[in-house]
Amino acid sequence: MTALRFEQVAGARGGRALFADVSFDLAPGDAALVSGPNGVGKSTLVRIAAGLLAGAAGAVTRVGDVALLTEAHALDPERRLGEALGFWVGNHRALPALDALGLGEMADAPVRILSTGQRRRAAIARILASDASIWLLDEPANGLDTGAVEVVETLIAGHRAAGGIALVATHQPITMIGATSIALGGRP
Ligand SMILES: Nc1ncnc2c1ncn2[C@@H]1O[C@H](COP(=O)(O)OP(=O)(O)OP(=O)(O)O)[C@@H](O)[C@H]1O
Repeated sequence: MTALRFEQVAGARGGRALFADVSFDLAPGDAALVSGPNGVGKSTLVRIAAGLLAGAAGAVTRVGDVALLTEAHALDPERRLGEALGFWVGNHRALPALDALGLGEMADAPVRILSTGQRRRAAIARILASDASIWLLDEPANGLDTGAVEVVETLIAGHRAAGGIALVATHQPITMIGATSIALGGRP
């Protein structure tokens, strides 16, 4: 059983209020889409959901392990991609995940030669290969071509179908059927 719940959560950075009164309740199979203009606090909300930042008010309940996608991919640039991912998730999980993201042929290439989109896909492969039931994805579509965005949409749908939860912050269109909309509109 997994869950992610916000009850009247407020977010602030550097002492400045960004949003307030954000409430949602995600159960197995649920998803939420966090949207809003640059700087409104989408990444802040994701970090609060992950437990990396405290909310300025309200309560966060998290049941289950979290896999967090941020700008940083945390893959050793000098290692081969398959090994770098294997370091985190084990080799037996790394290769199938790379295949799912269309990176199977890059498994022996050093991480440092990957393109922007390939690095993003590798970071998503790490999420996919994790055991975590709660996926927190900050701008997963950044740097991805249309085909790769569709792959990510399919992977999120599969994760939900298997009883997982997905919370996605994005300013790009990404399809998640039946997702709760969390529109951050500006100052509270
Ligand atoms: N460590 C920090 N200290 C102070 N202010 C910060 C810090 N990190 C972010 N901020 C500020 O908090 C605000 C919200 O940032 P956040 O990254 O959550 O926005 P966002 O909605 O994800 O933006 P974007 O769409 O550009 O990614 C911004 O004004 C940002 O400058």
